[in-house]
Amino acid sequence: MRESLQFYIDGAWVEPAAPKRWEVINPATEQPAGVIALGDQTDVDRAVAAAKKAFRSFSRTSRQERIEMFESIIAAYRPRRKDLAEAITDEMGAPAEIAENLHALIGQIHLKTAMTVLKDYKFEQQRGTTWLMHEPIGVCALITPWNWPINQIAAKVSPALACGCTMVLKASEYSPFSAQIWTEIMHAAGVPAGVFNMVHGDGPTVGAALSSHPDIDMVSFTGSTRAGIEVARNAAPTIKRVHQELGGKSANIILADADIAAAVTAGVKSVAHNSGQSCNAPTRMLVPASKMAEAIVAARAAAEGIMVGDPKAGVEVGPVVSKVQFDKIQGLIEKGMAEGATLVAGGPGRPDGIDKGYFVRPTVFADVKNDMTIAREEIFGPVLSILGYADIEDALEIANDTPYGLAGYIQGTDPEVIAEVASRMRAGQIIINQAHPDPMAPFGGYKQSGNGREWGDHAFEGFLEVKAMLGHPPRGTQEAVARTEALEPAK
Ligand SMILES: NC(=O)c1ccc[n+]([C@@H]2O[C@H](COP(=O)([O-])OP(=O)(O)OC[C@H]3O[C@@H](n4cnc5c(N)ncnc54)[C@H](O)[C@@H]3O)[C@@H](O)[C@H]2O)c1
Repeated sequence: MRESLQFYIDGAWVEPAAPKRWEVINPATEQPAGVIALGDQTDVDRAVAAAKKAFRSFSRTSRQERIEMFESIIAAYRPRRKDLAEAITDEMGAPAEIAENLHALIGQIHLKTAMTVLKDYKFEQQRGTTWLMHEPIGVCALITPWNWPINQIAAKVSPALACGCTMVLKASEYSPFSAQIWTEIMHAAGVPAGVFNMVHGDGPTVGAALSSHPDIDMVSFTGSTRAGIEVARNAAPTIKRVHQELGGKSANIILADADIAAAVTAGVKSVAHNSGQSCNAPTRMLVPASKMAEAIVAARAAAEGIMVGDPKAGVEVGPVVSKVQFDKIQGLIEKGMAEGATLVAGGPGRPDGIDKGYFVRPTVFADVKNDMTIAREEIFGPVLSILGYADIEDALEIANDTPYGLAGYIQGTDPEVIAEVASRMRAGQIIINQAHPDPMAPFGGYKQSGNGREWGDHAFEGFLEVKAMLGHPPRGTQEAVARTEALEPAK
């Protein structure tokens, strides 16, 4: 049994103010994975006070000091990758190999990316007689979900530290053990006391206390649209900056000139990956109506070929995170059948031969209409909807007919057509022909998928305020002016 019964505040592990506990269930076994303490307002006040105090000095550290801090964090992170992976498998069910080589690896990539960006980031800029300074925004609340637990923690903590902010992390109560190890890494790396703090808790208590706290300057939230709205509401009276990474229902347009079977197979696997628990999963596959029959054959073969099972037994897909998610997904699969979509693979219940754990059958529906529930709601399970389109105008109409706008996918061969389609999809990231992830590419949504961007240099913008100084640069900045001008390209 894992235990995480203390919080990390002001550089030390401390007891919670009140004895409140939460049992974390291993979704593959339905048995307890461990127990954590749940915090309350008093714990939040204490953590925020520590972060506020530390901000005074940390916000004034030099670029070089912060680069050295990143070097220490990365050195402390590497030997803990396996521990992180094991915790992630126990708490949210990711297959062991994926937990280590994707989930845990991505954390290291975000750290390295932030350090690389930090080396050359222009925090200061002279424009005419005005001097612009990009300063750390202040004390940040970082609220993260369970689906890519370390990715989301790293994608927030790394740029926040690089920009000179201090912070309080509240990870999901469903994935607290990876957050505990992350915190141990911060401590081992010697991150100064109060700069990084961690309090476990649930959304309505600790999440709400952070979102409404008068001494928090900015909230970076990743999670459901429902909770994202709550966070923004709670933050409004104190005019906090709120950065939201929310849900998605991304379209995957398979153009007529694509290799249909290959594109469909890749699309099915992509939706099932991480048990369908990725906000940017390509869950609405759009195929030319004339190719629907061909797509169905390929999709059925791909879905039925996916190995689902014990995440420690070399499978491709493990369980979904919790009974609540399992039941929600089952309900949506039933709904798809009731609303008249064609069930091509999978369906309700667990995969054959599995009688416990929150395992879902990789499910594909074809002949889906865009007004059906399964095409509109984020299912967050391995469930794909295939929709037919008449022509490219129709495909774009369907793709953009969603309240979300996180990602869009295109498969095809004609670069002109791809460019046209990509420019007309209303989404923050367009992935063409299964391009590899790019840690420098901004990640974030249009419309109800959120605001702001994470990853790479764009992530810094969320953690900075801009100050304009009009007139000659004040004393002490002259050297910085010369340095910045030296970096400008020759005119
Ligand atoms: N756009 C993205 O980058 C992205 C990435 C991953 C997940 N997601 C979304 O996250 C959702 C799944 O994650 P989840 O179920 O953990 O989401 P969730 O919204 O239930 O929880 C996310 C986090 O918010 C906290 N929380 C819940 N209610 C809160 C409240 N009222 N105030 C403050 N905090 C609160 C939770 O404790 C958790 O830490 C999906 O909808 C998915 O699309 C989005």
